[in-house]
Amino acid sequence: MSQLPTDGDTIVAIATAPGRGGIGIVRLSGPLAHSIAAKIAHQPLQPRHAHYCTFSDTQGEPIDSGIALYFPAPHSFTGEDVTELQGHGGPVVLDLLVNTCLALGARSARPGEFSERAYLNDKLDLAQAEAIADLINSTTEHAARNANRSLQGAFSNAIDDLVARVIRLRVYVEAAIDFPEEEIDFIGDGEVSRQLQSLIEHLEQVQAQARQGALLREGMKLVIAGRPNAGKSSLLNALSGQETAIVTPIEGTTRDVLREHIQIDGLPLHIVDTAGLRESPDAIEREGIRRAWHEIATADHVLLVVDGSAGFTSPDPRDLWPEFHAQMQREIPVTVILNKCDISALGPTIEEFETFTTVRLSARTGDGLELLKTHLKQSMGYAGEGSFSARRRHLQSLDEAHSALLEGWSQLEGAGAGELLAEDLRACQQALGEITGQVSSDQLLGEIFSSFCIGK
Ligand SMILES: Nc1nc2c(c(=O)[nH]1)N(C=O)[C@@H](CNc1ccc(C(=O)N[C@@H](CCC(=O)O)C(=O)O)cc1)CN2
Ligand SMILES: Nc1nc2c(ncn2[C@@H]2O[C@H](COP(=O)(O)OP(=O)(O)OP(=O)(O)O)[C@@H](O)[C@H]2O)c(=O)[nH]1
Ligand SMILES: [K+]
Repeated sequence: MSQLPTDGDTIVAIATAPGRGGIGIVRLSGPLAHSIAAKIAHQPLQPRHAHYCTFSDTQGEPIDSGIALYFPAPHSFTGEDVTELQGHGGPVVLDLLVNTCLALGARSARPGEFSERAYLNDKLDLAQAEAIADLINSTTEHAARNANRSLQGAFSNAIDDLVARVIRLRVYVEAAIDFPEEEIDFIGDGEVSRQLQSLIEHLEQVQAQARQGALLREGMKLVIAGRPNAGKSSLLNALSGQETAIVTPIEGTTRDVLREHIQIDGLPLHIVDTAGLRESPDAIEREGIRRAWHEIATADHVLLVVDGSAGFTSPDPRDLWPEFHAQMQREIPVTVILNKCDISALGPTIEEFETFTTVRLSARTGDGLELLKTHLKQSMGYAGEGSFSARRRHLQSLDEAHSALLEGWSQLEGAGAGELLAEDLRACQQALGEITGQVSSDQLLGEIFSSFCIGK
């Protein structure tokens, strides 16, 4: 559902990754795509036919030999005339090809402009276009599979289905408002209420799937914090299975922030090891501690590591460090790690409290590490693969749509206010429309497509 026309330019870019490769592809889209490629290839191109030919520059000098392809509009990736020059994948050769295209009337494509055109020409909706970028950028197999499902339309179909249900309900409610003298009391008979309730449930299912998709796409930031020598670096190493961080009995070993990306059964985690929190006379260490607090404040989940062998009694992080709580601007899920259980009398255990969980383990021997991993998967709501990829932007729109329905529900239940419900349903439809781009602004499109790589 595009509202914005493209500018009519013919765009060109290298479609393959920068650097050297076996094959490199230069792609053109727009009205001159065929004539430019035909000049370079010295022959008119048959639709969807692989022509093996010599590519030459504007002087007729050979540049490369390769395959030329022509996808006439509208049956192409962008919906416009598209041609491809598939040559040898050297950066110099590909630049020569691009420069020849520019000399023949094309202009350089902006990042994401091919996908943007595909969207503007109704080849893809916005969520599908975003899924292309997510597919290219995915770092785990699960994330890639989810992105592909979104590209195939799984997420968009779920949204379109919700929109269709909202529209049906709107029609019903608005008819009831416009024809109050009708025999049947549409709103009073409970039908609207039933439909609204089922719509809310349906939306909540899509929300749960989308959250899962966003989690797999972005991963969670897990910050390891605690007093010096509690075993934070040892825990990072145990979780990552690598000797990333330096472990010594000397307090204040870790002075800077260390980062590691790991997966727990496909759940991507960005783990951050921080300097031990204490008063320090050392300026470098103090700076490390300042950075540690910054990391903690921006975490999705904090592992608060304490030396569980040292006669530790109260597991409440607020008793441990009033400053920990004082620094928190918002509620962040905290797991207290009672480390060094190998030298305490107690074996690995997990205990749930109202506001946090404790896991007793040994970072040194790895005992209890599985308990922690299972707990992290659970508390992050990770249920395996999921059904499609989603972004924070989509979650926000789904939240808005959800709030609008809840608002409408209370209007209906409270005052039987059909007019206000109708207004909330309209807001819900608007929020859902932003996901697939049925409703979109230039600014939103700019933000989305400019983050793509060039040539996509
Ligand atoms: N060489 C090459 N490989 C590529 C792409 C490309 O542009 N070029 N792609 C670029 O992202 C991806 C494939 N995506 C594509 C999506 C649609 C069409 C296309 O021609 N669609 C027409 C015809 C469909 C059909 O024949 O069934 C259409 O939608 O009308 C081509 C590629 C990955 N591989
Ligand atoms: N017995 C035992 N010792 C451990 C365990 N985990 C860490 N240690 C020891 O505790 C000491 C401190 O470990 P680190 O991992 O460097 O602790 P840290 O919290 O990162 O320390 P700082 O960098 O100083 O903040 C080292 O001597 C480790 O070998 C454990 O599970 N069991
Ligand atoms: K240490």
